[in-house]
Amino acid sequence: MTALAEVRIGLLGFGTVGQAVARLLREHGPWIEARTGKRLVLVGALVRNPDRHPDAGIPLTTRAEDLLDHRTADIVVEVLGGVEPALTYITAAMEQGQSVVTANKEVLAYHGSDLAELARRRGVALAFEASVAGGTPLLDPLLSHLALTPVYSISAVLNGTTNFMLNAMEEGLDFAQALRRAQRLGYAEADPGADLSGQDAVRKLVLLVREVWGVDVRPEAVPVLGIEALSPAVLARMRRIGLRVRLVAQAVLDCSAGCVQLAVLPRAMGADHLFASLKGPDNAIAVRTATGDYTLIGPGAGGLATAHAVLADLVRVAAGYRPPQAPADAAVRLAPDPWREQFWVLGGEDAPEPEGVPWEPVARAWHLTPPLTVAEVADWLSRHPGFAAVTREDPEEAGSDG
Ligand SMILES: NC(=O)C1=CN([C@@H]2O[C@H](COP(=O)(O)OP(=O)(O)OC[C@H]3O[C@@H](n4cnc5c(N)ncnc54)[C@H](OP(=O)(O)O)[C@@H]3O)[C@@H](O)[C@H]2O)C=CC1
Ligand SMILES: N[C@@H](CC=O)C(=O)O
Repeated sequence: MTALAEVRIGLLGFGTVGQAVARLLREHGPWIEARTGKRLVLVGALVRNPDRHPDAGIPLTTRAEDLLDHRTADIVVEVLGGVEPALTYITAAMEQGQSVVTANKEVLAYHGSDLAELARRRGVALAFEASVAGGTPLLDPLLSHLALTPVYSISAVLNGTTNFMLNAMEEGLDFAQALRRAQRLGYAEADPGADLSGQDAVRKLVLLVREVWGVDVRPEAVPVLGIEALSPAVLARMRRIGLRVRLVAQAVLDCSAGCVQLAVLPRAMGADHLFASLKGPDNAIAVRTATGDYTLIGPGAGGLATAHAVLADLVRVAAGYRPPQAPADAAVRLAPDPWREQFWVLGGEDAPEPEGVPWEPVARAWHLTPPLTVAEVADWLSRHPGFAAVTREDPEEAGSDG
């Protein structure tokens, strides 16, 4: 009988995702060993406060150096969140020869290029399947397979919390209740403002764009409108004319100009649109390539689903896998002109006409703007509480509720 190869893993973080990684290995260890020939052993986890985890079942430490040591752990899993100290720890691990698996899109959005370069120089792996779309196997099929021919556009729902909340608000929960439930289920970021404002989706989009086209974009450069202004009343008005709202991240390549346009916006779409049918915290990505259109769909948040993506990276990295490098010489750049679109501006059931708005009224309390930048719309919304702005996913099908 072949001896199992033992792989020692140091967990940085023992929250929603860290605990779920431990649970997967505890409950499915024999299955994983039988399929992979690897015994994945958790040697310990870094936390701030060990007293909060009396039943951890693995050694806990508050000293990162206990795990950032290749004599202790072969692979480090970073599931702390945030930029620091995650950046320092990932860097230290790779500097002294440990491979890293992370779910942290924030640190990757800001420092992904430098970290990938460090991994390449040190001959270790930096794997991050769980950082985009949680448990959905998205990066591997996109980067190892679909992006082997030119990618022309990406349209995606990349945040589980907001998708869950939009569904929950349609089912009768108010905004605060829907958010609390998403937090309780482990979908939201430690600071849920990043989910609601669209920043979390921006970070994931920035990551995708770097990996697919080699363009390094600062998250601040991406036009974004979140879901903060959406209420059950606004969503109910949409539903009455057969529309649902999703927070959609888009990257569109303008081949003739060599530019890519990016935006994250709430978009209204017919109930038969694939994104409209996404349940709970599900995510989806639609990719247009030189060989056709492809769609991937699956759970975008949640401990176990995300831990599954971490596990997939662990098994591959333990077998010597190195994720594909982003293209080195970007042939495309970020479009210099800001994204402009027509927006629908609308209030809830009893919202008055928005005063002093020169835009064309579409129906009672609905107004269609001329093409505007996201900054212009955000500025208008900040001065008109109670109103929301959405764009159309498929503008030619615009409806009216009289
Ligand atoms: N939750 C999800 O569905 C998904 C999350 N992610 C990403 O995974 C990462 C982890 O998320 P999640 O598990 O939800 O986060 P949690 O907030 O639930 O857990 C964070 C863990 O990290 C520990 N921690 C945080 N900061 C420090 C620090 N400075 N020193 C030591 N320990 C620290 C916390 O310790 P303590 O327990 O003592 O508080 C906690 O155990 C994030 O990057 C997130 O964006 C990605 C996809 C999906
Ligand atoms: N807060 C994130 C977690 C996964 O990335 C989300 O809701 O998508």
